[in-house]
Amino acid sequence: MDMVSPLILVNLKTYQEGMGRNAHRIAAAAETVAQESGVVIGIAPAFTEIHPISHHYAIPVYAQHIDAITPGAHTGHILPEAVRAAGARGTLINHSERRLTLADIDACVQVARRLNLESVVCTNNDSTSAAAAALGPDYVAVEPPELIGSGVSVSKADPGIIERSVNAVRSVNPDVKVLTGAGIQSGECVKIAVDLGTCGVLLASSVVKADDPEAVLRDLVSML
Ligand SMILES: O=C[C@H](O)COP(=O)(O)O
Repeated sequence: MDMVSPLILVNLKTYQEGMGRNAHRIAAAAETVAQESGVVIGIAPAFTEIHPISHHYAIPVYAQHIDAITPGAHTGHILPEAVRAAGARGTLINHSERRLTLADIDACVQVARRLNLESVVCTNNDSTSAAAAALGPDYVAVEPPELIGSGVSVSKADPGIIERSVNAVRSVNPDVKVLTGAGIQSGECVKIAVDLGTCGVLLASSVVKADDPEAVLRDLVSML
């Protein structure tokens, strides 16, 4: 593994199992496993949970999206300054379930940089990973959309997309770290991803929908 610490980033999406008390249960599990293992485990809860989660737990909290707006007359948007003030360490940008234009992604990366928010730009293949890397985010997270929420792991079903994305990102901007996601569910999936050159994984359903999220998280970090 590289010098960079691996990141396990758990996106709670808008799953019922990731709201309210459930979000706290997952955050507490993440904090316990992070402390035990020394692996950084982040959580991307619903916007309304960013403040309570970031103020109760030591784990890094991420927004699921930001809009590249400045304070002013906007309605129904996510103000990056507000996300930062609520305690977010970083933000997803262009998640497969919240796609943006290239110009919007660029603007979001720039505003995140200005506010000292870590930017995690999601992509769907190696070409878009290269394009995202050119914008200089902290992370590119490649996720084949057809495997998201499928229970079939990208690490096993499509390791080539991980390898190609790592190479594409390195060739464009070696400072950009790569994550991968879609169907990640075990320590073996994480190890394959890291062995292919990523700095960790972005995942959701295997933790959020688990009866015992702590046990799944413990397995996810077990081979790091
Ligand atoms: O943000 C997380 C990804 O979309 C992966 O979701 P998944 O782990 O449920 O496949």
